[in-house]
Amino acid sequence: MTQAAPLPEWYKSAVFYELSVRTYADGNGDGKGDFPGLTSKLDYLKNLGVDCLWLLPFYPSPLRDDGYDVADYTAIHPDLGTLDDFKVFLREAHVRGLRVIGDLVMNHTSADHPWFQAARRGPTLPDGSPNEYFDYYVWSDTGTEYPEARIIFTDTETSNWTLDEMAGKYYWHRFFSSQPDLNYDNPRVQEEFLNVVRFWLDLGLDGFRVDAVPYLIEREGTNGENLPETHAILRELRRVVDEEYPGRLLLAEANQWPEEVVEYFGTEAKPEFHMAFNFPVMPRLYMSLRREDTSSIREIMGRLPQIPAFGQWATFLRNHDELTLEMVTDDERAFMYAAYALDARMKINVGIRRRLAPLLDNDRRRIELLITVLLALPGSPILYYGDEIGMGDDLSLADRNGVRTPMQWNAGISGGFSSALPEQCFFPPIQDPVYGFQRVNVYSQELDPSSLLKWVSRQLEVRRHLPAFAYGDLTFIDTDNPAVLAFTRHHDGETLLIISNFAGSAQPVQLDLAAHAGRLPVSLAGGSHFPPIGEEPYPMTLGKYDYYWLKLAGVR
Ligand SMILES: OC[C@H]1O[C@H](O[C@H]2O[C@H](CO)[C@@H](O)[C@H](O)[C@H]2O)[C@H](O)[C@@H](O)[C@@H]1O
Ligand SMILES: [Ca+2]
Repeated sequence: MTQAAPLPEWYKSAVFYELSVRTYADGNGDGKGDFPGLTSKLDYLKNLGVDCLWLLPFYPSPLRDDGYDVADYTAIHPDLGTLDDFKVFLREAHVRGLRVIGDLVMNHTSADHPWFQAARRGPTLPDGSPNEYFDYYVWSDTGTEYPEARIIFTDTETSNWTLDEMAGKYYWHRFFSSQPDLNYDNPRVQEEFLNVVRFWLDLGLDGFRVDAVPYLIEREGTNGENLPETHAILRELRRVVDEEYPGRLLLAEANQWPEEVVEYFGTEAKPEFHMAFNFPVMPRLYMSLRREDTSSIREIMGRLPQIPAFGQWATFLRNHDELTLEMVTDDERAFMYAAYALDARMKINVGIRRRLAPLLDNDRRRIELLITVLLALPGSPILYYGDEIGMGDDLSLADRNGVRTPMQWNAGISGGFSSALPEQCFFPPIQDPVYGFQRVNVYSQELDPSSLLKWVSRQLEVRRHLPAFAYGDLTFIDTDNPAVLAFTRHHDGETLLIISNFAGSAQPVQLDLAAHAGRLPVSLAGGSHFPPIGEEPYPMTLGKYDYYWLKLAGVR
């Protein structure tokens, strides 16, 4: 299988785009997105300016958790096409210079997985021989162990143990009861997963976003998160990938505080993941907007320990889950609910199930502001499909499905997602007067030079040509106005100055730029020159939700 041109640490300068094959584009008109449909949209993605696609789980699954309940790790869900369709898609993506990562769900399987169905027969088979699959899962006679482990899906589950009638024992699950956790104390489980990884990397996949990594191992007296034994298993995964598939990517989904999430990078000597999501900063971007105070962004970024040279953060505004509020204080969570989830249907588990545009009242200025900060903070940005055109959400759909509706391509039937009628689609396309596909779609935004889509594409183009965005050191600039966030990104003699007004009114600000005295700020949008920087505080005025992307040049 063709592999995209090798480039060491390509992920550091990549812009990622997260999508679900099932809801992106339907190639055969059955109302379900598929690989042929996705392949037909690769030119769109290339033109948008992204570099790597992250595909949500595309494996056979009963879909009790939208595919995060995997029933077969080395096949394609029949709704999405065939393995050959996948190979064609991957080849076509690589031909266009796009990389592709999959989603590796290694903490748990679906209860429908043949391993679990075999395990349910109990530790001993009727002929007296040991059941090798029993030890693939975590069992208990009482369901009372590990009481300190929190429940993650608080709206659905009341315990991390569920009684299996056939086995006559309780099995352990950190997520839905339909997702039994694998037993990583069993070396065979680890070996099974290394073979799953080899299967997809042999086909040319460029890596994995690895799901729910903190929970692999459980131990009495702990909360079962981030345990040393879990890290040892993940280091072995990295070792195999580095040795057998150099240049492929492992991205950790560890929804943890800075001090814990940083552990998932490992060290230079004992590397773990190349990338990890910056979960802590995400909710603070939204919080700063409503508080008109950016100090929480500075505070949390300041708490992020140094990462190894090979490492890179993954930054994001939204994804396929709820806007998680696990990494905020109780007061901050209450504030976020009051600010962003007034309708009770918007709350789910410990978070808010809304898309970017509705969260920001469909306010173009606020949407642009957060996207510019996303693109400018250290890390590789991950865009969530549909946010580039300002798609809305559907609160009538259960669970997190409201933010997983079909991509809106045009104003035609089912928004161009499928030739099937809306009611025949996997999830109904959005048709409300504000966010419906008749009003919000790719086709119309491609024709409109001032559309959100065109703006996003231009920002990605600007970013692509300035390596400081990908590799630069971060330094916050002191200001006399907490509503204004200012920082520099410095790399290889190039300094970018990013200034963002998180307030809904014009704001004056004085920036302490003495360290850059003698330099001249030049706008990245249009090249206009700002007054030279001196030793004195540098005064600026920003309109509401305004931002500047500047480059510091020498004085002419
Ligand atoms: O496979 C189970 C789940 O794993 C991921 O979950 C993450 O999302 C949760 C919120 O929905 C979050 O609270 C948790 O910390 C994460 O591990 C995956 O992204 C989910 O879609 C999936 O249900
Ligand atoms: Ca289809």
